[in-house]
Amino acid sequence: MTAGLPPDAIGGLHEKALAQLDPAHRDFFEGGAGRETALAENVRAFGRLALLPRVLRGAGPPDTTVELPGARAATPVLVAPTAFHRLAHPDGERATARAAAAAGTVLITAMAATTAVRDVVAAAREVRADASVWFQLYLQPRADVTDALVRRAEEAGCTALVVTADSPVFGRRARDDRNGFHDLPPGYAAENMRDLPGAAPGTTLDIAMSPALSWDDLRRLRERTALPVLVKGVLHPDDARIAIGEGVAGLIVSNHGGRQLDAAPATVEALPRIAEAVAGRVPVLLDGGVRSGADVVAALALGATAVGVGRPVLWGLAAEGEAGVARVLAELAEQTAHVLTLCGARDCADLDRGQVVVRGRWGVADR
Ligand SMILES: Cc1cc2nc3c(=O)[nH]c(=O)nc-3n(C[C@H](O)[C@H](O)[C@H](O)COP(=O)(O)O)c2cc1C
Ligand SMILES: CCCCC(=O)C(=O)O
Repeated sequence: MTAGLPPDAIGGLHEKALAQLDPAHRDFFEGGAGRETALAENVRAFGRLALLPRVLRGAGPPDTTVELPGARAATPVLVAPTAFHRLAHPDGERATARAAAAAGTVLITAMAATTAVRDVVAAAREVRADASVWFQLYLQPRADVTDALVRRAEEAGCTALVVTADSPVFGRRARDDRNGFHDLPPGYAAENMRDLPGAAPGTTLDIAMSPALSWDDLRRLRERTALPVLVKGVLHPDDARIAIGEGVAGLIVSNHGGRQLDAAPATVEALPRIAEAVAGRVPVLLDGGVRSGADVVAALALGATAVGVGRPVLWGLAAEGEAGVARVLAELAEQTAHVLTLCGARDCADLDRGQVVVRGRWGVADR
């Protein structure tokens, strides 16, 4: 069930979450597209990496803060946007927001959240007045719908927008097909989608995905908001270059947790080429398969400024609500600081690509 996970705090919460969740919701949270190859590879690819520590550098305890567009985070571990938190726990996104704020990190709240963005930001700001919440957006084919969503995110106090670009169409997920899980159950709604242009008062619009969207739509968005815009779901270095030309504030290397293109590579394998293409011009973030501090540090060494975690947060939420999310974030933050110390790093940027090696392929044969 939890094969491959060590018996640590996060592993324990995973097990507890699996036991507690309704089976169809568990499959929605856990599952991926197609044969779930990308889903498994995200985790396995980290397992293939080893870290080469530097010694006697007099680094002292590491400073783990990171500067990001519209945010300063106490740890390089952010909460990736995931849909439908109220299916994991009745407190839903409010609980996640409170835990992320308490951890001093960024919550990227999903357009498909079961709590409206203004309530998510308010929950975070109750805990910490300067909490940073970013809004994840699927550009809508109707520009007036996109505009209304952006105004909501701005008015709520979000400090950046994250445009998910890896979903020209919804991924095909066998588990959801088997369970007939294609909609929220009665009593739950994608609250951000309520009362938008084209929807009858009080009703919610479906989130549309469209393969007709292009960089023109992204440019249009940028012209209509002062918020920094990050693009999520970039895997090709040429797209990273285009995105920078379009003035994005950051990139998120992601394969949507293996839920979209199953043939996509593991994100940590895509990262070095993206980092090379970006060459430090904007922050590069990564999500997919991050399960430990060593994974975080490997991603940082390969060029990421920070990482996002999706499923581990949902495990914490499903198992223990706000306290569970707090435990997951604290565990990852502590592990990250510990591994940075063991690697002799002063801070999250004090690492280089040469400190990451591929197990079994490094050593005598390579010298
Ligand atoms: C249940 C679930 C729902 C998700 N919903 C969204 C979403 O609404 N928007 C989005 O951009 N990404 C979504 N993602 C993808 C995550 O943002 C992130 O890319 C992925 O979960 C990272 O991989 P990890 O779960 O291995 O940490 C979702 C992922 C999961 C597992
Ligand atoms: C329209 C809901 C989007 C959820 C999502 O992105 C996912 O399940 O991966």
